[in-house]
Amino acid sequence: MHAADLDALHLGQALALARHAIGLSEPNPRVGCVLVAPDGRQVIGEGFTQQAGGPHAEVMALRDAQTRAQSTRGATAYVTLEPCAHHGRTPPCCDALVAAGVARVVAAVGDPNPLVNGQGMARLAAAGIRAEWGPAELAEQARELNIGFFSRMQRGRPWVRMKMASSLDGRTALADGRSQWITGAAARADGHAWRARAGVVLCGVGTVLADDPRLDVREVAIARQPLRAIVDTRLQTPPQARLFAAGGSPVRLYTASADSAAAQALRERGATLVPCPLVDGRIDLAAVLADLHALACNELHLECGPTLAGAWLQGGWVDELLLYQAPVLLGPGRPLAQLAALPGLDTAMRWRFHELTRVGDDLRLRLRR
Ligand SMILES: NC(=O)C1=CN([C@@H]2O[C@H](COP(=O)(O)OP(=O)(O)OC[C@H]3O[C@@H](n4cnc5c(N)ncnc54)[C@H](OP(=O)(O)O)[C@@H]3O)[C@@H](O)[C@H]2O)C=CC1
Ligand SMILES: Nc1c(N[C@@H]2O[C@H](COP(=O)(O)O)[C@@H](O)[C@H]2O)[nH]c(=O)[nH]c1=O
Repeated sequence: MHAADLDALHLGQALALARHAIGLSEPNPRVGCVLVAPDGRQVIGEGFTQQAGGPHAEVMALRDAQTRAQSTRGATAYVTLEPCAHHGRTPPCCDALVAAGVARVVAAVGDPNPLVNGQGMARLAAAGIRAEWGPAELAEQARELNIGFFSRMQRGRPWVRMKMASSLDGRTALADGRSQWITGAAARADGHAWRARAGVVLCGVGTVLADDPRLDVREVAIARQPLRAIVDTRLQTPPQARLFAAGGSPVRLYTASADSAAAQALRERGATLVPCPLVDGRIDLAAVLADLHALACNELHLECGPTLAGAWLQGGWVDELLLYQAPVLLGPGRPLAQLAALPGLDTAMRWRFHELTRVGDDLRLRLRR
C-alpha cells in the first residue's frame, strides 16, 4: 500500500473512533486518534475524546499505547482535529505528543477554536514534528462530524437541525392534533440517534400540550442526555408534564412570565426559567439562540409543531431539515410549518437534498439551504 493510502486508512480509523464520542464529549468536539508504529502499519494506540473535562483523543491514544506496552517514539499520530495548543480544562495535547516522542502528526482538519486555529500544528512543527494535513475528503467528514462545534466557534451560534415526521401529503398531525405515530419504529429510533447528537432538544408549548413529550434519548445508548427546552410565552406548560419526570435531564423554559405563580410551580418541578424579550407577542428566537450559545450548545435539535417550526424557518435560523416521510396519506391535518403566503414562486425558500436514506418503511431526507 502507498504511504498516501496508509494515511487515508489510519485517518479513516481515527474518524470511526471519533464517532464514539457522539453523546459523550459535548460541548467538546468529537475527535479520534490512532497511533501507528514507525513501520507505518502497526496500530499501537487508539482513543477518542471523553466527557468534557476528561482526556482528549490524543491522550487516550497515548495511554492506550502505554497499556499495550508500545513505545510511541517515532510514531505517527493520526488525529481527526488539529491537536489543541492551549490550557483548557486539560493541558495541551501538543505537549503530550511532543513528550511522547511522536515523529509525525497527520490531522484531518484545523481546530476552529480561536485559541487553537493553526497554533496546534505550528507548535508541533516548532518542536520538530512533521505536522501535516490529511486528504481533503476526510477533512470534510471530520468537519461534518463536528458541524455544531464549527458553527459555535465560527458563527457564534449552534447548528440548528429541525426534525419533522410527516405523511406523503405533508401532514404532521391530524386536524385534531393527534400525531402518534405517523412514522414507524425504525424511523423513530433513528430520530433518537439525532437527538443524541444534540446539546439541546427543543419544542414549543403547543407540542407539550398536545403530545406531553419526553424529548429524551431512549432508543440508543448514550452517556449523557441532552438538555431539554420549551418555548412558552405565557407559561402554559403543566407542572405535571412528563418532561419533569424524575431522573430526566434539566428543562429550560423560555418565557415572558418568569415572575408568575405558574413560574414558581414549574421551578418546584426543577425547571429553569429564562426570561426572554418578545417579538410580535412571542418569544424572541434570537434570544433563545444566544442563550443556547452561552450554554455552549453545538447542535440544537428542534422537534416543534407547525407554529414554532414556521417561526424558526421564517427567521432563517434553520441550517438543516431532518424530515422523516412515511408512506401514508392523512388528508386534512396540520402542515409541516405555518408559513406566510408567498408573493410568487421566485421568493420561495429553496433547499437542496443533502442525504436521502430509507429507514424501515419510511424515508429520511436531510436538506440544507
Ligand atoms: N409530526 C411531527 O414531527 C410533530 C408533530 N407535532 C404536532 O404539532 C402539533 C402542535 O403544534 P403547535 O401548536 O404548532 O406546537 P409548537 O411546538 O409549534 O408550539 C407552538 C407554540 O409555541 C409558542 N411560541 C413561543 N414563542 C414562539 C415564537 N416565537 N414563534 C412561534 N411560536 C412560539 C406559542 O405559544 P405561546 O404564544 O403561548 O407561547 C405557540 O402557540 C401537535 O398536534 C403535535 O402532535 C409536534 C411536533 C412534531
Ligand atoms: N409523531 C411523530 C413524532 N413526533 C415527535 O415525537 C415527540 C414525542 O417524543 P417522546 O415523547 O420523547 O417520544 C413529539 O412531541 C413530536 O415531536 N416523531 C416521529 O419520529 N414520528 C412521528 O410519527
